[in-house]
Amino acid sequence: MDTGTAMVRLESVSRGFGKRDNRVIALDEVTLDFPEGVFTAVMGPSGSGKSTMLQCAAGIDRVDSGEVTLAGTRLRGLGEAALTRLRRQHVGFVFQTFNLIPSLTARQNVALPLMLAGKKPARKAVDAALDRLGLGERKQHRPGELSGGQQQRVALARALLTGPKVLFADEPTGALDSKSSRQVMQLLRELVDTTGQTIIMVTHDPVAASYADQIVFLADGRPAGVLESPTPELAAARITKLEQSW
Ligand SMILES: Nc1ncnc2c1ncn2[C@@H]1O[C@H](COP(=O)(O)OP(=O)(O)OP(=O)(O)O)[C@@H](O)[C@H]1O
Repeated sequence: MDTGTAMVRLESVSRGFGKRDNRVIALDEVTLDFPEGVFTAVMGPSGSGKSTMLQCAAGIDRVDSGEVTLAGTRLRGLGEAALTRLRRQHVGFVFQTFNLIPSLTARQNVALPLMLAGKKPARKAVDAALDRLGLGERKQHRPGELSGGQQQRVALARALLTGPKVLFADEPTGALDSKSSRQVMQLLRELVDTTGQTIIMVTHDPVAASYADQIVFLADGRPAGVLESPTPELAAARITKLEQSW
């Protein structure tokens, strides 16, 4: 994609798990740029290293070798405290499982990460985040009283509260029906179009991936091509081909 700066850069990143005979190389000298203001989907066969790549890029997992640069900061050599600070400042993360606290209201769930960081978020900011995601009427509801799509939108509001430079999403529509999926993807698309949010999203779903500006494919722990301006059909065709050759 022809844009300026990389918001996230992986240079020759390798990450393996297990020892000797059981050793699995999840990422094998991966070099990738994720440009600022661009919505990138990451697709690939099961076990191709997508989640590992996302976690390394977000500074959640450490790499064995190579370099990750996140929002201009090299992660190598940062201690745990500095890494946590960097993540809090610059990274939002949403998962397939919404990871909301069942006993807390939507408002309390959104405010929680900042409270845990020792800050008291302004009620106005929390409400604005929920309003923006169409949850204005649901602020006092607990997760059990919300649909899957609404719960994922609460998780999104929580991830976006601090205005992160990058939003990472690992299968954000994996647990949603197609209508809720579409709503969540439309919200992500709008976020990129209206605020220039950088998004990196792992997905198995060609329809979800088609909301992105580009799809980066992984196979066997290595980059396997990029598809610009994807359609669901083109995405599905590429992934089928990768799965067959894998
Ligand atoms: N914590 C871990 N311990 C051992 N092996 C791991 C660990 N995390 C990942 N792996 C292995 O690394 C490889 C890549 O896993 P990863 O979860 O990144 O793939 P993925 O493309 O996200 O897969 P999926 O689409 O099935 O979620 C797999 O072979 C996996 O079994």
